[in-house]
Amino acid sequence: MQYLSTRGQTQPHSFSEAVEAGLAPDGGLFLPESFPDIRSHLNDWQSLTYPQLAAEFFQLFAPDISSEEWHSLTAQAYSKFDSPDVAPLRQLDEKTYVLELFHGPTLAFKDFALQLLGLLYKRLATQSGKTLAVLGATSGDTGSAAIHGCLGQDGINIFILYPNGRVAPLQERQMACTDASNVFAIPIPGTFDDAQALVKETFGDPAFTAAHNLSAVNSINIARVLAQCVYYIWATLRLPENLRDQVEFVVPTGNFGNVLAGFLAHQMGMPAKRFRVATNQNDILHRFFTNGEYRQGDVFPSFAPSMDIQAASNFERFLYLLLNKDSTRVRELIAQMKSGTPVTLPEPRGIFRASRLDDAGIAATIADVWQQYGYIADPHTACGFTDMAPDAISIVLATAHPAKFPEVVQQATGVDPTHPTLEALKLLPLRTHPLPATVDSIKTFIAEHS
Ligand SMILES: N[C@@H](CCOP(=O)(O)O)C(=O)O
Repeated sequence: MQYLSTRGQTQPHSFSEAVEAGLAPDGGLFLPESFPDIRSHLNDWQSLTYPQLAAEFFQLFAPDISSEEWHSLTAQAYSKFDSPDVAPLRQLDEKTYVLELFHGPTLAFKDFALQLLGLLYKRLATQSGKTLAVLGATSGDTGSAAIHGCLGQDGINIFILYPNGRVAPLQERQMACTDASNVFAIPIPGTFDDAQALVKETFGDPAFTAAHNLSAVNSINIARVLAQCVYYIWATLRLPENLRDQVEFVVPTGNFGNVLAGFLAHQMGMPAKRFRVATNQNDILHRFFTNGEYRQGDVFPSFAPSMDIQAASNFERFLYLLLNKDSTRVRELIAQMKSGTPVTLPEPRGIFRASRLDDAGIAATIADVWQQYGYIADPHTACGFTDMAPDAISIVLATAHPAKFPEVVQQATGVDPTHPTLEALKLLPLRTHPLPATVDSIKTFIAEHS
């Protein structure tokens, strides 16, 4: 299995090479050259535990790592989750389910990929004897999950950029209160999109990337997206066979990585009826899947800060597949988007639809879900509980624990959501490394701390 760049100007990479690089040298994103058909595996996979399923799945994509090693990696990666199911599927009523993805160490769905990616980085550092500089941008959840995947690991330094004042206070504490000497939480002025652009620009310097063994930890990294495919398959296998093709997966989305993972699983043969892209008021993806126009605007802070994004990285992978792997056309369209010119595509919808909630809608929906089901949704998950499909079974992905966003949840439900790991954080000192939003200052900082 080889991995190709969406921009078509990078040599094919093996799985381990693609993971190490993160972003392809031509600025594109890696995708497997073809997708395996998983339909013949589904029966056998039904009785597996979550870590076993993840190991079997990854073997299809990374034969350069042995089956035994995959089982050991996934057993370790999911050992810190506080639910025996790892990703419990809860039924709220006849047609509505919640897939809880917040039982990992940082209480967000990002742990599914980043606990595993941290171990893959450790393996890489051990085998190569190199020290890796892991670089990422976050609007809140990726940063803490990435940091907790790499915390205290020899051979890894991790640098996370985030928009100053625009992540939730507890998200910032998760990043900046670890006291680990290999962790650098870096607030910058601007938005998440600015932080993500700085990350990509840093990777644009091949000499620097090579000198510091830089790897991208965002869902730019193909290992992230593949790890997220697994929980869609897991959820599907929890349902009776006759219902599986009736499912609309409802996915709160900012950077398009989560819903893309579901789409890829479907491309591999996982049954599903549809995917709903659930956005907050930063609704570029909602507009795209409604009228076909991809037009970037300003980012406005919302109650769901992890989704405060207007330049969704993984959209490039989707474009590549939508355009039948025409990487020349992908390069043209990405350049057009970067220049601020809107892009219009015919019939983008296919198996997708979209919904949108502004802050008032998020607060009202948290209150409704609480009243209707006695269930507390965090503000990101709440974006999914609108516009429910009359013709489908909905599986809403619960992407974060409500205790990460106590103010809005408390106001909407009257319940103060807490979690012991977050309570402990409130007492610790913050250690951040503020930098100007320039690529030179980021590079200098990495060079000094690698
Ligand atoms: N929502 C994210 C933004 C980065 O997304 P990623 O999946 O590409 O890492 C966050 O919480 O940081």
